Amino acid sequence: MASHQRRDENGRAAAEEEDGSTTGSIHGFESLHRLLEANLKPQIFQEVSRLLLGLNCGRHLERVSLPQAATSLSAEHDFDLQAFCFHADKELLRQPRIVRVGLIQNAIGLPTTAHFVDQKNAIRQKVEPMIDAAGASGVNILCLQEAWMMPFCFCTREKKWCEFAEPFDGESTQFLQEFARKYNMVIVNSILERDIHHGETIWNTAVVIGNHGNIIGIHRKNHIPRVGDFNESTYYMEGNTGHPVFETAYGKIAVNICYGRHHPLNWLAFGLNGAEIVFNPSATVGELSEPMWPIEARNAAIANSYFVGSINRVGTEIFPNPFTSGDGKPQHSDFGHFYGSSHFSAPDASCTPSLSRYRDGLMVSDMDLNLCRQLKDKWGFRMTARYELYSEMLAKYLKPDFTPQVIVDPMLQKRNPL
Ligand SMILES: NC(=O)NCCC(=O)O
Repeated sequence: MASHQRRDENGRAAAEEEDGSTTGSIHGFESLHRLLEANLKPQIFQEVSRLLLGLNCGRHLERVSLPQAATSLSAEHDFDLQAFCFHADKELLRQPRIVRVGLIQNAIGLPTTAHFVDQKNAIRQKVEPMIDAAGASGVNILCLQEAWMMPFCFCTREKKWCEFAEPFDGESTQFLQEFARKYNMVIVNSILERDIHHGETIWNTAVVIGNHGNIIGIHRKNHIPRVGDFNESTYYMEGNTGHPVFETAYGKIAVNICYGRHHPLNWLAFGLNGAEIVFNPSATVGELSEPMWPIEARNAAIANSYFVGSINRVGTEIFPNPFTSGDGKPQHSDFGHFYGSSHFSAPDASCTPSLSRYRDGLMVSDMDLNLCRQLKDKWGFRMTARYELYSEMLAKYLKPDFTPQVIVDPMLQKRNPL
């Protein structure tokens, strides 16, 4: 597990293990963007960036410089810090609605064998300077990664990890409420929730804390993975909170927790309820989902005319007892590498580069929320959506006597189905 950072003059950085191999880097680089930047001629890199990241209002996304208080924290605590700005066109009748939004990704702080209290404290200690950097940068809305206060133990199926579940207004919410008050910041707290009023039922929940430190509301994860080692249904139930949008001091936000990002209707429902920014706090590993990661969020942002903030944890978490997941793989003790790569996507198909693939990080972005309506007016996806067609289709599909609408070529020699 021991690793240390190495950087050369090109910003090339690698988490170098004792044996000289790297963990989570892309040939020694923190992200694909940094690899391309260091290896392509500037002109070619510009063009590649245009194709990979799109353009915002016809221009490359601008980097924004942050106050020294934030950059010093990032140097002192060794977390990746990046900041960008999404513009919208000037309007004659509306003022710009610019909000500054932050995403935090982090590795756990201690091995999973440490006492649970020490594990929680160690994570809090890592995250605190990143929240302070967000505060120093004037971030208005901040979102942390899925179940940030615990190791992602759901691979193990061992019930002892349920001890990490906490009431929606429990320890981690109280911890973040202080920061919300201090920095006048809305904070999305993604936790494993223990519902003490309903028989200790466990949920995977996002608590939305208002900028006065108040709890605005909660949302519980709708879709639970049953893929690979993500044995999460052993621990918590399918959410019962629908698709709430939280109207905050800084805009209308929603939270589509992790695996929910594979479900376009989940994204749609948050959009229909009027979300302007949807956060996707996640925990996912390279082998399983990395090719999907930059596509799904970006597609959701485009299709629903809102901003998306995608967050993934970093590092490899090794558990004391090996486990299997019924997929024929030999027993193992970890999920694989959580690849970080947190980033923002915008309704105009532009997106930021990603944070590091292996280091903690804070991604900051200014966004003019006017862009949401401008894209609705430009592309008309909402107006042309023909929801009535799909509502009829879904109503039919849900009936037990549903048969798929398939018109068979009469020339086909149909064999009996198996
Ligand atoms: N936490 C979670 O839902 N992970 C599932 C894996 C994935 O969606 O990539």
